[in-house]
Amino acid sequence: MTPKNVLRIGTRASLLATTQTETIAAALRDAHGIDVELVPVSTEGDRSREPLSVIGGQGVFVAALREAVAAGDVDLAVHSLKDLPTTPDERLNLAAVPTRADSRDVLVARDGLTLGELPTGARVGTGSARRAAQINALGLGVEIVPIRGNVDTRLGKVASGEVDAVVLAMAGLVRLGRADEATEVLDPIQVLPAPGQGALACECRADDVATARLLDVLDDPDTRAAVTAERSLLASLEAGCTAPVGALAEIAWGDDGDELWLRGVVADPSGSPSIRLSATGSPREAAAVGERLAAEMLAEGAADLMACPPIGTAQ
Ligand SMILES: NCc1[nH]cc(CCC(=O)O)c1CC(=O)O
Repeated sequence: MTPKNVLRIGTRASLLATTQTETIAAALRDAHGIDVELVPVSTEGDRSREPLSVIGGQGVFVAALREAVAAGDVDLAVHSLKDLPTTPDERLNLAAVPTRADSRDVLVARDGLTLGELPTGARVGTGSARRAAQINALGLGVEIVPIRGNVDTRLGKVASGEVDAVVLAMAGLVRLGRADEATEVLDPIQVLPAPGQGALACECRADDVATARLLDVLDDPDTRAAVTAERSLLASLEAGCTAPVGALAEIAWGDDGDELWLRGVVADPSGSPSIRLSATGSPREAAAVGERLAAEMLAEGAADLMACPPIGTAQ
């Protein structure tokens, strides 16, 4: 295959998307001394203000980008990994999963407040059933208010007083240079992030070996193992239950080499106790660890937890 003159990267047009895509573009220029150009692709998720559950769920953010890669309009796309559906797309190759940013959720509240300091009845904005259910499970008496929009819009609702706080991904704030606005980092012991949160995904066409080779230097094996376990847990749970899922895998050094520790939660928006379990295994068998944990969670009753009300399906 002939080397490309200019590598074209498809990106959503939002500030968060272009910022993270520009990071990948810079890394590719540095690593290979090639020209890289960003190509904005508009997605239904960006255009519509409807709840995500109405327009087709979280996948609406990536569908148009994936089509642009498959059609050859761009060479690759950079996605937030947590927005990628678990169903494989045979036309595409997840050629690089770069080193993950902070995977945790954060609270951004008025007056520097933490969750525990919010008064009873405080309005906490989130469009994510996973975040809503886990915060409700803490029994703080706060009111979850469904909101959506990009990070800037959501932060603006705190500044304007429309809500007392919002819950966001730390990684998004870091990428936008606004991490100092977080008033509390939520411990995964209380709020597990979305599977894949904080990680990026670089996808090229399955038959485009040249681009896959360029992307190879960006791949981080520990991040890939972690998100493989989280997404395998999610995929197995999705087959058996409809309640929102949180997951976090971490790689640590154990006595026998490195070990993958996967935590998962299936939260019930209707208020039943959530199911929270963990499993460990080799990072080389990350997918199997996720499948095993899913089977245990389903056996504990995850399948009986209720689907989320139409608050949305944002992760
Ligand atoms: N839900 C939308 C979304 N998709 C990716 C991120 C940024 C964090 C990441 O890359 O995981 C966000 C914002 C958020 O959840 O606050």
